Amino acid sequence: MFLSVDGVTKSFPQKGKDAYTVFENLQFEVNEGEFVSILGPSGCGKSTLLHIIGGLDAPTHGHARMNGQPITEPGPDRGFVFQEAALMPWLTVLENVMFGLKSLNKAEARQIAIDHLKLVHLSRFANAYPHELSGGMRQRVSIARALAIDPKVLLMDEPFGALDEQTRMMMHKELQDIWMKTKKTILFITHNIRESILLSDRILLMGTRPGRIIKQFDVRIARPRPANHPEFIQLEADIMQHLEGEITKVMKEELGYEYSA
Ligand SMILES: Nc1ncnc2c1ncn2[C@@H]1O[C@H](COP(=O)(O)OP(=O)(O)OP(=O)(O)O)[C@@H](O)[C@H]1O
Repeated sequence: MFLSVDGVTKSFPQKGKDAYTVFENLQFEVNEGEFVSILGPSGCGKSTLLHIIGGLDAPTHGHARMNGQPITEPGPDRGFVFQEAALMPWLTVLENVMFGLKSLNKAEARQIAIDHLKLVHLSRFANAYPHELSGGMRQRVSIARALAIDPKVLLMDEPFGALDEQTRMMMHKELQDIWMKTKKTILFITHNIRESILLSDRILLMGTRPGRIIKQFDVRIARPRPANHPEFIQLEADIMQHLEGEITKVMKEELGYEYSA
């Protein structure tokens, strides 16, 4: 067992009301080297779950575990990539990647950062500042920064959600190459069905109100995966069918009597 989520429930207290339970009794495992996506409608608790695994938030019940040990705080065994690259604007690209390597001597940290900039094809921009880069390039820097600390697992929270369609497609290819080269375990949050099929070995589909895993899909299509592959199209339709019910539930709750399907 590498990474596991073991009976995890998360509730948030609400003023004057019962606590709001985002998800209940989540149970799943991620194997070493696996690329797993968590796919689900808005508000089902994907980010909250990733924060618990990252040690940024605590579960109400249950535990997330790395190699059997409960996760209680952030640690260098887990690297994060968020939707916004969150680079430090006053540091160069190289300095941003070196930032998490302060425990090493400078020459060593520099070499590791350069190697990771090469991995994301940005070594030419080592001395540039974040504002000189495109959105896709900034996200590549944040992937390099997360990988440079050599985490056991990379936690990615809708990392391409803010990018335009062309850049997003480029990033899919880039991430696939990185995953094949590094064989890192990746847990990837998305609400994009196509993205999850393109990238993952396995997709965990989350439902909502309260959040739970409603189905798992193994993706056995050989990589790189053409979106017009018959199995791809079939899987997309299957996932959509399962997701539709969940989306309807959210719409009914949010729009109330104004909702008509
Ligand atoms: N700190 C908090 N306090 C209270 N409620 C919270 C808190 N954090 C999240 N929530 C609620 O928990 C639910 C799940 O939020 P979360 O951001 O994890 O969902 P998500 O599936 O990642 O959504 P999206 O796809 O829109 O990013 C939401 O209803 C949100 O309002």
